Amino acid sequence: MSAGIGIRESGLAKAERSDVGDGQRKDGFEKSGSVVALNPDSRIPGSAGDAVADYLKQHESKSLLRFITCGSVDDGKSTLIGRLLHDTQRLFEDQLAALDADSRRHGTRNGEIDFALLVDGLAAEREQGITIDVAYRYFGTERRKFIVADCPGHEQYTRNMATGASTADLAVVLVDARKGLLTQTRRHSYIVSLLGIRHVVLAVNKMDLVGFDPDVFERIVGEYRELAAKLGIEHVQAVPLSALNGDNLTARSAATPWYRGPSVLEHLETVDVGRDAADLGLRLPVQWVNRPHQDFRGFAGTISAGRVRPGDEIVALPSGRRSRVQRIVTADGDLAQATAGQAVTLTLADELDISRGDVIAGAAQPAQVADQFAAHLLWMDATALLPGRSYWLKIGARTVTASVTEIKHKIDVNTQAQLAARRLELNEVAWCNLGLDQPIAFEAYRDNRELGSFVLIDRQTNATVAAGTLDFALRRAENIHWQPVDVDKAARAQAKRQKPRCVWFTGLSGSGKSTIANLVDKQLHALGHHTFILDGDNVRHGLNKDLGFTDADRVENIRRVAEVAKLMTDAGLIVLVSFISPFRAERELARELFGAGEFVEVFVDTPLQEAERRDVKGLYAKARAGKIPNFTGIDSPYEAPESPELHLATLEDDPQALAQRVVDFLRG
Ligand SMILES: Nc1ncnc2c1ncn2[C@@H]1O[C@H](COP(=O)(O)OS(=O)(=O)O)[C@@H](OP(=O)(O)O)[C@H]1O
Ligand SMILES: Nc1ncnc2c1ncn2[C@@H]1O[C@H](COP(=O)(O)OP(=O)(O)O)[C@@H](O)[C@H]1O
Repeated sequence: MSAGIGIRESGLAKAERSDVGDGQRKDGFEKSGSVVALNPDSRIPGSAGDAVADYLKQHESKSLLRFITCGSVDDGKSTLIGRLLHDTQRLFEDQLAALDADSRRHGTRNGEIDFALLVDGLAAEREQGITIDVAYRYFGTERRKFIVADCPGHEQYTRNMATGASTADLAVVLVDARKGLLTQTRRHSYIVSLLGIRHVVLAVNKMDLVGFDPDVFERIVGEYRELAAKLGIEHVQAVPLSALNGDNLTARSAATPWYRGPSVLEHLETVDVGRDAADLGLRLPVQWVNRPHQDFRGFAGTISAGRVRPGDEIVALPSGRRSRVQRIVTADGDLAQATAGQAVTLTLADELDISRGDVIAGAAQPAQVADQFAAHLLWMDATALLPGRSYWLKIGARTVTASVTEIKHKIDVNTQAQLAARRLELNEVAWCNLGLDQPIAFEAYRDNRELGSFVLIDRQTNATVAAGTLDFALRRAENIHWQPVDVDKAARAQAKRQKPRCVWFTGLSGSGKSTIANLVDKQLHALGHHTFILDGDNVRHGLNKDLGFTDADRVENIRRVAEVAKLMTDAGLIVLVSFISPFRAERELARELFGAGEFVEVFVDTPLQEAERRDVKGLYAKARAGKIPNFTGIDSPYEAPESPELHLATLEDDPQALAQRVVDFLRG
């Protein structure tokens, strides 16, 4: 299955085609309010899958509109959704839950993936352990099918809303006529715009409580239009509403003779949110490579933009290799042409090395390729984002390693004010620079939601910690290439007759890192080895003198030292690194810089109580007296290694014996 809903395998990266607009426009509203009979009781007996298949068949030709509702319960959101569903005979959620694999298969036939994904997408969210509370509801009228994402308005709202909004083309923003625009309205509208939704229905609700006064309505609409203009929301349809009484909800109301626009449902049925994806350059993110036997090699995926015909010249990204399309293969036979939204398998005239996660693009309008970006990020984890820490970045079917290289500013989602920040907390949004370990094919989110959005995944817990949108590529690394050198690491190591290593001592302050590293150094040196010690205290006097002891600074401290240690092993040295290095993630990052067997993690294990008793530098006493903030073990965490190469318990052996164990390990 290629795509999902919301934060599924790649969260925001899943913007499905919602092919609304094509030939679905109507000329008037005279038939408004008429609904498709979808009484669950009247279904033929059989599995839920049969019912869904029937339903989809019946509605195959109709376009689909995905939308989201924003606002709190008080604003009338539940009433609005409840009434819409009631009036259009909703498909009950418990029946959704009953859908089995069978029905999913039905659902994915004929390119109609929507219904199956409802279930599939949510299941995947659960698998990932993300607690996102978004209910997707499905309903239809004679003119159109709808999926509405209902996000409950509690404290995790930003995250929930982003999930729901990521695949939506329209947002219904509810405002209480008595209260006008609230901070919350601004926040929701900001997220709506951030996620590329261009159409808003401003539902000014509870008009009955202000006597259906057109002045109240006009004032609110005027204010909202100002906000929408600032946020770049292009289309706003304002509707005076009483969700409770149904005024202007599914049909226009006699209570607002001064209002000439459509009811909410009429607008939803007819609004054209189409960005004609078929007219753009071809984009086929490759979901899998289909190679059933020697003579067939096809690249399968759902076309996210553009169209393709046999004979078209394509370019595989990021490699940039070109070829021509030979066949467009589908389960129902070969096609003469395929367009955005269709799931196809392409075969090519040449043997190109294309793998899952690559993008096949039209040669005339290829997507860009880059490894550094300016991006918006919504942080969704209780543990803060720290620049420099490495995460998995998942975009489409591609997973790479990435880190935030710089937080430009965070954005107050209530006021849109830009604030300085060195870390990001739960639900915060920021504009950042991102660095990837390899180039990817991408598009700006505003041009292609699928190729322009990503999620970050914690490498240790596998939890999805952020969702983001790519704004543009940073060109800074474009002209920097690896300079090949003739005397390489192996040659240098051989000259020194040793295996280069990075011996990484980690432990609390005063645990004994420096003492043991120093003894190891002396012994190795005496044995004729070429060594060097990198010690936290020393490096912090020079290279890292701009860094303090916040989590963010420690991450950067370790990143730099790991890079320096790497250069030193390239020079053929045995490097002894002695830093507290309190976080597992950064020690892992350091490990990954080195080849197999080169990195030796040494846990200098001294209980806090003992380190504090020794208090070599008197720092613990100061920290306890509140004179040193963020002191490791006191008010800053230390994450002990889980499987270090060496575990030295300093209460059990003296420094000399422990140093000997390290030397033996290295020479063993
Ligand atoms: N707040 C706070 N927390 C911990 N340590 C502190 C702090 N302030 C100063 N110091 C002194 O700095 C030394 C630790 O620096 P590191 O670079 O090893 O720290 S870290 O790896 O970035 O966490 C550490 O040296 P060691 O005792 O040799 O570990 C301390 O002497
Ligand atoms: N078994 C041991 N291993 C290492 N150091 C020990 C041991 N027992 C006592 N110590 C003492 O603990 C102190 C550790 O300080 P230091 O090596 O500077 O620690 P760190 O570099 O981890 O901050 C030294 O004074 C050392 O003599």
